[in-house]
Amino acid sequence: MECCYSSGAWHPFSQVAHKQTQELASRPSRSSHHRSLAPLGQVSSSGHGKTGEDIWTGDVTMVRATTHCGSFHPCCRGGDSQDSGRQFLRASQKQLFTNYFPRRYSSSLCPLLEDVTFQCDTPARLHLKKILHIQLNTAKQLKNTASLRAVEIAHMLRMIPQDGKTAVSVRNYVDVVVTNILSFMILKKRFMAVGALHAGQGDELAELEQVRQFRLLMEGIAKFSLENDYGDFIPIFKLIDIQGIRSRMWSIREQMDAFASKIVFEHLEQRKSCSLHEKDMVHVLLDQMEDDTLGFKITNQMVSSAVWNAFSAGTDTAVHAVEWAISECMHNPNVMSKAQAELDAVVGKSRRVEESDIPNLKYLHAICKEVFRLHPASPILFPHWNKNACMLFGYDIPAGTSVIVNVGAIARDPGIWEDPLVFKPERFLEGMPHANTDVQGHHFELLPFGTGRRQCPGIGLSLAMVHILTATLLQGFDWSLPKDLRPEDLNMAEAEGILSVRAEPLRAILKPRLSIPPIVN
Ligand code: HEM
Repeated sequence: MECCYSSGAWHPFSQVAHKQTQELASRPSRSSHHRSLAPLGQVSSSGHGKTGEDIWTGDVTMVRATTHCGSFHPCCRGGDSQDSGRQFLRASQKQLFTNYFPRRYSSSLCPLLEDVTFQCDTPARLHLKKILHIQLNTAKQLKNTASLRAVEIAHMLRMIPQDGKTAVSVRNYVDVVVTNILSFMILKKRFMAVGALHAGQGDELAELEQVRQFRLLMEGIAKFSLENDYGDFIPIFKLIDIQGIRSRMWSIREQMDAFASKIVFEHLEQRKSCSLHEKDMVHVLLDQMEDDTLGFKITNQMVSSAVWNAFSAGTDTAVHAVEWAISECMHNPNVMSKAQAELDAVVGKSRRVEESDIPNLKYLHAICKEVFRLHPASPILFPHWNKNACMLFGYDIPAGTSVIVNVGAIARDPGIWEDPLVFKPERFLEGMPHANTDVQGHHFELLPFGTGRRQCPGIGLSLAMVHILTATLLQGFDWSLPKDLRPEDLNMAEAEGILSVRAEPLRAILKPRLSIPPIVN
């Protein structure tokens, strides 16, 4: 698939979405007729997947009945039958979310997700989310863990080849940093050993094995979530599981349970001997299980699911944001030069950038915002359900409707953003129309972390990681492409799937640009 925005594939979609939103807004109220709502048209010109109970505005989709047939159809799976490109990918994601997440993840695959992610309106689950926030996200916690991030980044700088010849897959190195930061905050242990990418020997092996298992599980989930289960549409196939999808689901779920339970078990053992300041997030959660004053019970299963959620939601998202940021800078050399000039002016070349410098790096902030705008980790948010009936654009929305918000479309809406498909960090600088727009959920035109009570609880930690990693990599190295490729030749296409991931991992050649010696030990 071509680059989603340089090819302009997104553009028509965005316009259609905008037009449909306006059309919807201008329609008369049909309060008592929500069951006979005429569909407003699909994003794809094929028209597959329509139901009479859909409202598809491009920005927000509401699905009352999950009876889509479209996900059977290749062109709705991101295929290339008529109009390949972003429209179909997004159409397929819509199908995926409407058909699969509500059914597969919440019912058959994943009580883990059900516990925390999909039913977080019960007091116990809201409490869990609060603990996740307190443990990972508060200003105090972020300050206390700045040195942890600095240590992990130093490990990365020591390991990363910077001989000016070797093509480096940046994603792998950033992955080690992010996974270790998270695992240390959650489990007080580094998940990936130093040298994991090269060595994998001796006592490093056990940790590597655990992380390998985790990756395999994540890959398994991603793969099977794109498959079509005939049983979702033809009841008889639900009984016989002809494709073996459900048996694979159960196997994945057992492995997820085993993965998380092992961690909980290890912590139950350690807890007997660990002091207050040694406690990690799992210890805190286990303590809460014994707290009778909460008014609700936190179960073993909920602790496991909190661990699984934090790992699965927190690792890839931040890694891909950094990879996109570096890729965009390489693709747009003027952005790279401006970012490095700012780093040189604010930090200089005789020391490495630190987290205390980040508030002074306005252009770096603008780059990261622009990355979150053009490449939000999850372009279509997880489905939300409205608890109470409400009215939107004059339509009655019954309680229990799945609401799917397309933050990807909103962030490329030409009615809101000038040149929406162009990577232009300047739009967020002082004096520009979006100077005050942030990514924290206050401005609905830019919602890469969602908003409201379901907003990402890892937002503070993510921003801290993405900012310092991007700044360190831009300040520390001159970047070039292998085989003398020109910046404009860099493939900026996205892979298919529910996350916004580069289709080809970025491979680049790094040459030190600071006047201090590289970290060797
Ligand atoms: C660049 C990094 C990240 C991005 C772009 C991101 C984005 C998101 C988004 C869009 C949602 C869904 C919000 C909604 O449906 O309204 C979400 C949910 C979530 N995120 Fe993140 N996230 C990131 C990193 C993290 C980290 C580091 C953690 C924690 C360790 C985390 C934990 C979670 C959890 C647990 C949820 C589910 C919350 C719920 O259902 O109530 N995320 N994230």
